[in-house]
Amino acid sequence: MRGLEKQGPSATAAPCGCAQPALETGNLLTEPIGYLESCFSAKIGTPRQPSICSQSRACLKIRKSIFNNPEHSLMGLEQFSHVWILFVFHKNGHLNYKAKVQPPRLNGAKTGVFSTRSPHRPNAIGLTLAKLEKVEGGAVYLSGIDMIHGTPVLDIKPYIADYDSPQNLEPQTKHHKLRAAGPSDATANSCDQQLLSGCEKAQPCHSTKEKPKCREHRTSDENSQKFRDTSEIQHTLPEDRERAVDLALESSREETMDEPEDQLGPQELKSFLEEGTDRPRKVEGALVLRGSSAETRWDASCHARTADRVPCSVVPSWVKEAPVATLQVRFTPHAEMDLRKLSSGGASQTSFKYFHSAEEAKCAIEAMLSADPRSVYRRKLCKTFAMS
Ligand SMILES: C[S@@+](CC[C@H](N)C(=O)[O-])C[C@H]1O[C@@H](n2cnc3c(N)ncnc32)[C@H](O)[C@@H]1O
Repeated sequence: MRGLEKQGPSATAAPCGCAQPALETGNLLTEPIGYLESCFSAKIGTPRQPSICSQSRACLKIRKSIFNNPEHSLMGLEQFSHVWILFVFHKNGHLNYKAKVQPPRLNGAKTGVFSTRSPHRPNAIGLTLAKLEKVEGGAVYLSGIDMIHGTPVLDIKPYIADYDSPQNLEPQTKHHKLRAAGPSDATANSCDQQLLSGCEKAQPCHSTKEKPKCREHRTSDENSQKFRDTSEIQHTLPEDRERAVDLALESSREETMDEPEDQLGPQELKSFLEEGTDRPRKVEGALVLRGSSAETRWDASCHARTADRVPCSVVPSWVKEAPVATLQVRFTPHAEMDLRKLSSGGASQTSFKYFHSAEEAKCAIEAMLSADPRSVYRRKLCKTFAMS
């Protein structure tokens, strides 16, 4: 966390005067992981966003020049329902961009390029949230895409509503009160449903009170019983008992685990996402798939404002139930004193640049440390750690 940093990174020379390696200066020489085989052959007629046409299909084969065994790189991806695709607008030309653009929806009015999804931008990088139909060997099959045939794809990342949707940032916004100032609730609560293809009719979000009670939206009372169940499970992990951060404030695990309410396999779930069958109406949170050998828990993130609360995206169980304990954070008197000093901000003193107050800094530190930022190596090496 760059709380006190004075300057941004230098874009030119290293301290020794040598030219910095390209990555350090952000000059990335990209190599496409594959070229999209898309149902659209030309820019004209291609949807402007993936949500417009869920039937638009494409296939991406990972190139052998990237990975000898492309299928290895896709291992586990099939457990996600949606993926981000980062790609190059290769049919635009690098120099073809302006600071202000006229997005079709503004009907002729201009706005800054970075406030739009214009394909004409400095680095010609596109970002599409696509539905993952299947993974087969070294290839992924997608639907709900807005890229033309031959589009160079730079990367694939799984869509994880907990990370990728503002509604899911509650542990920080609600409990740690990090957002001292920011956009109004109405803006912050824009429906991520609208981002997702294959989900029907997004409902307007009126207020947080009207949100359906998905796991993230339950009240703390409603969550507490579930939390007790979860924490019991957590405490059976041997490492849990040994972890402590020497910085104060007790932080409890906010995440809860829903009871299984139905049993669906990935394919059933995917077809549900596609077709909206009746069955998953019973499902609001976690779904359990019982395989022949092991049990896999599927979690259906339900952030949609749809009346029947359909789940919109699916992630594997490890995303929400990672076997990593939340740490307790305690601030030592010394750390408290340092925070006070920094917040007093006298002219000669170092003060916060990115935090508004000591309380906010404390919340940020607590949030960051309670999530256990250590590498796996360090976690195993030292069971406890202290910061002052
Ligand atoms: C408005 S952009 C949005 C793309 C992406 N969802 C985003 O937000 O970055 C989508 C349009 O880009 C154009 N397009 C798609 N693939 C392209 C490519 N490889 N090169 C240039 N233009 C492309 C098509 O006209 C399509 O309608």
